[in-house]
Amino acid sequence: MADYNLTPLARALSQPQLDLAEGNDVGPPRSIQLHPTRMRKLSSCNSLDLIEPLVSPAAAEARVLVINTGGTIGMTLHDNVLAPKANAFVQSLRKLPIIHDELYAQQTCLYNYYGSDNTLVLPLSKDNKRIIYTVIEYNPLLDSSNMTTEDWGRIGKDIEKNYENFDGFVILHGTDTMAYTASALSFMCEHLGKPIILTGSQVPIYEMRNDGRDNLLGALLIAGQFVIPEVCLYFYNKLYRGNRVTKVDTGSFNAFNSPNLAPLAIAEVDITINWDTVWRANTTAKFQVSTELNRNVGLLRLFPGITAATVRAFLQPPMEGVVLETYGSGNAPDNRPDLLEELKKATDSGVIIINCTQCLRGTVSASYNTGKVLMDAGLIAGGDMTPEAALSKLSYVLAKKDLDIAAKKKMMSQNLRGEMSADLAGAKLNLSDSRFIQVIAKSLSISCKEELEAIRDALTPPLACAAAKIGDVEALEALKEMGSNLCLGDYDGRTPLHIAACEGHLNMVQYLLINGASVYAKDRYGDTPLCNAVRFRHKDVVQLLRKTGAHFSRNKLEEAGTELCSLAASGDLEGLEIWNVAGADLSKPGYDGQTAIQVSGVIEFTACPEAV
Ligand SMILES: NC(=O)C[C@H](N)C(=O)O
Repeated sequence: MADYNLTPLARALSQPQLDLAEGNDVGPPRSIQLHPTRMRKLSSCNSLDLIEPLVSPAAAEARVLVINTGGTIGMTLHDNVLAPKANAFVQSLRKLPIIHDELYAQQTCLYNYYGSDNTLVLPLSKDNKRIIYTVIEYNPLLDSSNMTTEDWGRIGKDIEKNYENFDGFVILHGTDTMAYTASALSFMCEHLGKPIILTGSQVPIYEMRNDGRDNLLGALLIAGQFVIPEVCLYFYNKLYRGNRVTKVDTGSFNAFNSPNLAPLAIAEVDITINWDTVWRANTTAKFQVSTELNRNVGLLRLFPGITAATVRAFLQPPMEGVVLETYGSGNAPDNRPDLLEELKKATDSGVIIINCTQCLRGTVSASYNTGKVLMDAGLIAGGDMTPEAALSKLSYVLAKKDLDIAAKKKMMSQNLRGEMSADLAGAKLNLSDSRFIQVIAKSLSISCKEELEAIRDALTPPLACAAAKIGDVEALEALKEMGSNLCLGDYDGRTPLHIAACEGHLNMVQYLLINGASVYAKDRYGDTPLCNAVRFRHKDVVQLLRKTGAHFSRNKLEEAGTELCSLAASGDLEGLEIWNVAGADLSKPGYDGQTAIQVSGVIEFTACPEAV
């Protein structure tokens, strides 16, 4: 590992600790880097014999917050029925070596450092990552049949509160209404940049044969290792977009299906992310959770012989939004003027009605007269949305107080979070349409689609980084049109956003942020674009990244004290200011307990308002 990434404190600490380790004959590979902050805490751990270096580089640690809301995964049998068991989950995880590495926790004083027994750590992953996860348990734990919109709000708020302290989030949840919660959270979480993964199980984790362990492990590994800016659902080795799933099986471990969208990832021998499908961030706004939901919404399933009185009763005030589950490609009887009149009366009076199909797979279209009559009655086509997604989208959109009814209807017909497929017209260019790829393919005699894609995927990240280096937005635009994913990193995990941040190309940074780049991407040294912009002192870039929600990790913030003291000691006001704008706390003490302000002595420095 190149050591340019080490802070002075880390450098100072690493050598003696390596020696100590060698003396104890548990010598780590020469390339290891100590976790400086944790090492400091070790001295207060009162167990000198436990002081050993962490056998992984600091860059390879990720933190995940697990919110346990209930569900079968943590249930036990009482009187022959399953019900959630409080305060038992973490204890049981601690005894499972595939879920918790107790030795590592002891060696690194994990409980002491995080100040909680609820922080556990996975064994080292195949990619050399340590995923440290903290579990919070709701009281009461719920069977998901008891979930309400208030519970969704609580989950959303807890994520919002903890957003900056974790790289990803796992929500343990019952399977019965998991598709509803996943859909709702996908809309409530605005400008999301980190993974939120719901999972649970069909059999309690306490039983000998269960699916809970694998589901939890898979969800943690993905949440800790990949910047997938989506609310997802992980079950039976597959990661799905949360607003695309539906529960399809009560008795199988393979309980969920995403009928209209391929999985975002598959966990087999390797975890393979389908980056072409993953939602691309398109914003420079900060993450926030909107917990306002309108509960005057409902699902109405058509069936042959349904009476107009039933439909009328269902559409009465206070009903404001309805998902009508229709036949086939969005059809309803066109020989029932009584029914159609009730629907028309409701839409005329401002009820928003979304047309979704009862079929598991496919989309609504106006290809039959029986479908067109619903459009004429004022229904909005729900495309290939699941009823769960359509219902929660309605609930979210109807709660937007600053929008009028026309704007709400427009929003309902738009794709907000990947919940519906875009019109195929205007879809991205085919790979073979790209002149660049054609020339390369020809000279290499390649014609099959898979090979072309492999070439594109190998070549375009470094090309995009090269374009970012020289600020060539047009070149990036051309790469994007070729179907390239601008959030992918090169061989060192450095993304175009890292490079543009180093170079201080503000326009380029702006372009990348609205075209899929993630402010949370880490390169192989653990650096984010924010770290790079700070290092090369591009204040405007730092400000834009901060506005988009970029922040230092907890470790970086802890280490910042020493860096700040050294800037203060050399009277480097510009350096201090950039750290301040980036969110560092100038009153954070360095390794010797002094703060930058104390070190500076004569230097007057007032906290910059942008840093708040
Ligand atoms: N498998 C499960 O989790 C089902 C349970 N009834 C729940 O939804 O909480």
